[in-house]
Order: sequence, then structure tokens, then C-alpha cells
Amino acid sequence: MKNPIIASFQGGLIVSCQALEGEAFYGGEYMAKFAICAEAGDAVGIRANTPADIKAIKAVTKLPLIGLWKQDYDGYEVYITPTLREVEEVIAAGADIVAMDATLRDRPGGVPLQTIVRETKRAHPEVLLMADVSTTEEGIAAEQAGFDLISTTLSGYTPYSPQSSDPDFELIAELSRRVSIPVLGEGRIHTPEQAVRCLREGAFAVVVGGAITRPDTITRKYTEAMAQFIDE
Ligand SMILES: CC(=O)N[C@H](C=O)[C@@H](O)[C@H](O)[C@H](O)COP(=O)(O)O
Repeated sequence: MKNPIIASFQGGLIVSCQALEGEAFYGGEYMAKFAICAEAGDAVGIRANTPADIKAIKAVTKLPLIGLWKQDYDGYEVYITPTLREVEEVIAAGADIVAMDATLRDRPGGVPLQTIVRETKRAHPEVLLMADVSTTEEGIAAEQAGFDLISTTLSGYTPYSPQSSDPDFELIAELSRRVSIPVLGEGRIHTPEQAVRCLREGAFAVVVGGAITRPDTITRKYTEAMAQFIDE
């Protein structure tokens, strides 16, 4: 039988509540408010960055939480939960699922992804692991490595994946055919119609961030469209 958290995601919307340092909404207090709004709007889960935000969100919602910790390491491109240290902190903060970069790129300390997956599963058998990928090959490798879910998070953010301002529907469709674990559509989903298309292409669930939780980006979409009209 499918894990109950995974089963609860089926066909649903997960809202990514993230703001980085320097953004107006930076901080757990604000992210918790976004999570409350997501729950009120019938989202099935939350995705959040940093142990502090994860703790703040867990305090105000019962929704399952996908946690990650973006950390830069000198000389490495991998930044989403790159080492076991971040994995442990994300779990200690209360995440039900840990999302991590599952590309085939080098990781800080030279620790292979398979080792991180194995060690995490050994120490925390109850925690689910989500593979953030940018290509079909990475998704297939992630399933073999023992991940529970795959998300298309990193398509457009690795130099070798398609660079587009829209969701990678092709990747969603291809991965859904090629792996047997759930595939989530994530990344640059701007509209409800695009979220529905992700499901049509085979996505098990959909993760939306900026289009819901980044008011500056949303504002810019309006101002740019209007400025274009004025210029015409
Ligand atoms: C590439 C990367 O670092 N993505 C991050 C992953 O956690 C977040 O910054 C995104 O907001 C999230 O993936 C949702 O995507 P969008 O905000 O486009 O709906």
C-alpha cells in the first residue's frame, strides 16, 4: 500500500512557501502565514526552505511538509539540501519529506547521492525523500537510488536542461512513463491551467511557488504586460 502522505498528495496542489534573505517576506513568521492561506485554499502540502521556516510552518498547519535547505558550497553547483548535514537539520525541524538535488553533479565532500539516500533511510526510515531533477536520466537514477518521489524542480536550472519560461511538460510526461514512483510537476507553473496540464501529462501532484507566494513577481507580470500595451 502507498504511504499515506504520498496517497494524500494525489491530484493535489502543494504550495512552495519560500522567500530568501533580502526579500520582504523573508522569515518564518511570513512563511507560516502563507502556509495558513495554502491550507485554507485546500492545498494538500507545503514545500519550505530552511529549518527555521519549516519549524514555523509546522507550528501552524497539519499539512505534510516537504523540507529543504538551500546552501551554497564554494565550487559546487548543487544547492538544494546538498549534504547529510542539511538533511539532518531539515528532519530535525520536522519535515515529513526531504527534498534534495538529485542531479548527477558532484556534491560537496564528494559524498555520492546514493550514500546520502542510504544513510538517511537507515537513520530515519519514516522520512520520505523527494528527488529534485532536471532530466529524465536523473529521474530514472533517482528511482534506482531509492527516492520515494520525483519532482521536475530543476528543469531550466541546470545548463543542460531546456531553458524555458514555462513548465517542462515534456519532462513530466516522459518521467511519468519511465518511472514507477510518483512524479510531481514543479517549476514555473504560472496558472491554474498549466497546473491542470501537468496532471494531464501524468503528474501525480503539482508544486507551485512564485505564482502564489511571491507578490513582487506577480506584480511585475501585471506591470510588464501593461507597459507593453502602453508602448504599442
Ligand atoms: C530552482 C529552485 O531553486 N527551485 C526552488 C526549489 O525549492 C524554489 O525556489 C521554487 O520556488 C520552487 O521550485 C517552485 O517553483 P516556482 O516558484 O517556479 O513555482
